[in-house]
Amino acid sequence: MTSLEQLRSAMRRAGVDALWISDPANVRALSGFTSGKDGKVLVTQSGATLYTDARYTVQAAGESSVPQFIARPPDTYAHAAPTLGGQRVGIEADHLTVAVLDDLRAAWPDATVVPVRGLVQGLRVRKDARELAALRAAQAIADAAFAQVHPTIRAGVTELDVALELELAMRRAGAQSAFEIIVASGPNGAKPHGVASSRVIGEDELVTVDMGAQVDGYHSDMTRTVAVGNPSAELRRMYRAVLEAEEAAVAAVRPGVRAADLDRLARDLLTGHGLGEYFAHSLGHGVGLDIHEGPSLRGTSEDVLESGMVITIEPGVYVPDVGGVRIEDLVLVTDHGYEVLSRAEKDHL
Ligand SMILES: CSCC[C@H](N)C(=O)N[C@@H](C)C(=O)N[C@@H](C)C(=O)O
Repeated sequence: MTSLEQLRSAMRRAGVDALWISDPANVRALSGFTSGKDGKVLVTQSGATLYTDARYTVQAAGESSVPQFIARPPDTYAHAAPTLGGQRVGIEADHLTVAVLDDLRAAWPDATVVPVRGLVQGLRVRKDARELAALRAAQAIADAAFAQVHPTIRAGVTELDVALELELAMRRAGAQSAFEIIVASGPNGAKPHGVASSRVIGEDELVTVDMGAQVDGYHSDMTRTVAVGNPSAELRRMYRAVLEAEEAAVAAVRPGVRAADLDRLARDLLTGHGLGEYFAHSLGHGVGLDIHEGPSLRGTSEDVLESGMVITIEPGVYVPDVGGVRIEDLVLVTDHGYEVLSRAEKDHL
């Protein structure tokens, strides 16, 4: 659980006395309440309250590490108002609508409500032992599901067949899918987020499978590109280039490395193979209660890797009308380097 004391220090640095937390993952991180989308947390310098409604009275009492107040807006806001008089109250700019901001300002006329960014997210980037256990468990379930389904990825089955079998295997192992499984075959591989369709996988194609499991709210994330039959020389060349970029970037992971430099390393390698223009996204991202969280491994990122971060390394190339390749590992930044958490085999073309 993210420490309230650490958050209060971050709040003071940001110049706010209180923080109204509406990002579902942050609500969960701070309170332990697993239905974060239907909860809010108010943190002041002396206390914290979980606000949720009567559907969750029993659940919240069982899960929350902070006191609960059961109500819906505007009663929620009215309950908080006396505590907030004369205070600067931060709201999470990335997770609050303009309409709710208006409502809060109207409900708290004696407070100054100011947008802030990333205060709780900043505390979530390094994972503790409990979080790491959940992430490892999620990845192990995804690895096992992939190992089971990999042999069934062949010409004649649909992308949806593959996605369904993967989801079933993860569900049977006690996990939910972390996101809508991506199975992109043949020319569909040119769509980085081509979710599984009714397309029938053909002979001599590449199939990109991007999947993850969710355990105790923590996500895993892994991509493998699978060869069916004997893909063309062009597809093999793309595959080998992406694998080279992926392995080089993973090998460079250690504390102190700038995330932007890792992105550059992978991008330069792909550019050397004439494929840089087809690498259509960032090298990776942090993973935890959100599938995409800090640190960001994009070229413009200011983030620097620290031990305890869990990140993806996932270069890809996407060539319209031809197809695509993405290879993604889930990687823990350790004190002196890295540990690859995703164990599923990679095809060697
Ligand atoms: C719909 S969640 C899919 C997760 C997937 N493994 C993934 O992270 N794909 C990346 C290509 C991605 O979306 N990267 C983001 C961070 C980006 O580059 O903006």
